[in-house]
Amino acid sequence: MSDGSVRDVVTTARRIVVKVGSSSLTTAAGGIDPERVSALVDVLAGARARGAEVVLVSSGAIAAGLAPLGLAKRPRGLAAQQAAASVGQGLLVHRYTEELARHGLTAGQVLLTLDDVTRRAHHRNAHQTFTKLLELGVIPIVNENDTVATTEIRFGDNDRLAALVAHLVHADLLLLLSDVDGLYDGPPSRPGARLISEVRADRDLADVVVGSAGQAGVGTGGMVTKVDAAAIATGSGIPVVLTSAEYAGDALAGKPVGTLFHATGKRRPIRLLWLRHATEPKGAVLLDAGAVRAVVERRASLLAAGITGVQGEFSAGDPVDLLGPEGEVVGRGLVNFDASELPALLGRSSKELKRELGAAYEREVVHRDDLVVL
Ligand SMILES: Nc1ncnc2c1ncn2[C@@H]1O[C@H](COP(=O)(O)OP(=O)(O)O)[C@@H](O)[C@H]1O
Ligand SMILES: N[C@@H](CCC(=O)OP(=O)(O)O)C(=O)O
Repeated sequence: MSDGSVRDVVTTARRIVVKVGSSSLTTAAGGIDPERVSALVDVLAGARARGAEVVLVSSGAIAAGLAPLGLAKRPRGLAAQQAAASVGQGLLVHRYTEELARHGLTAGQVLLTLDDVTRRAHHRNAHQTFTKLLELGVIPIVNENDTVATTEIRFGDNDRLAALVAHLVHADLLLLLSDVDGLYDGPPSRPGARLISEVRADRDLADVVVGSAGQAGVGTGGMVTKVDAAAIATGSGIPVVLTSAEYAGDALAGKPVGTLFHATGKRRPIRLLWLRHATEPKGAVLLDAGAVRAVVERRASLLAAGITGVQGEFSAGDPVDLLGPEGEVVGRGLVNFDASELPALLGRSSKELKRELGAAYEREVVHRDDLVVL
């Protein structure tokens, strides 16, 4: 610890989401390390004893399922990963249940899919579930529902899931625990890599080399998804501490360990957070200068009249990039038409489209509520 100061944003947090990665829960030989789970649970119980509510997002289902299935390492194929998660998730939650019981605490399992946190009706439902669990004094143990998630509807990493859960439960703090004690200015295996203790704005990350997963081979996203998760949470008003599971106790005591990402924005719709930080565009639409002004300055919906071209093979509902006249990305939105429908509509007014093709074609190409300016 460089100084004796305490982080107030941590010590005053009433509701905390903690995310722990597979690499912090497994032994070198593979499988869940009961001692690590036990040590983590002690820290969570300590936070609870101080009056904080805690939600744990825990990875490790796939890692826990490897040994019982006789697998030496994380399988590549989706079906095998789903099978390993199916076997491992029960074992993992069993461990947490036993460990929490030592402290007189109760675990509740919550398995989420992408839709549960990004679609409005599902989102309300998930919010209600968490609220009830916390009211009952339960510690929710969250993971992605790996056994039913397909590549298209998968988060794939629990870092961003944890950020969305933090938003969903209106958390005051997100603690990301990994096998590395914070964000470094480059991969920590690189000689001379330096720990970054605070991140206040994007510019603090300008020179940081953010790499993929570490040595252990069980983690998925590496630092990239952690930095993304921090951006999702902080951009929505939730500060983030990133450190190793070993320092979890110090981190929750407010000691200046790891990296603190300060909150930068205020709460915003979860769908838009997802759109901005976690979608892969399926294509693009090209805007004329007037449409760029309308979308960027007036925050208006994008109409067919201002579109000059279409790229890619997207379907209605997919995320697409909005490109300005020079090909620069000005925004991203959920498109209301298939790529194949659009060419016939381009440059034409909504009135004209309604008259010729019917009322269904009067709709915006991207509605302002489904659009983020980048
Ligand atoms: N700039 C960086 N700072 C810190 N760690 C980094 C950086 N770039 C890459 N990494 C790697 O990211 C790894 C953590 O990611 P991962 O293995 O996915 O963890 P987890 O299982 O906790 O989610 C670290 O072990 C580290 O090797
Ligand atoms: N849902 C998967 C974990 C995915 C994941 O994000 O893993 P990690 O990078 O270790 O946090 C599992 O439980 O195995």
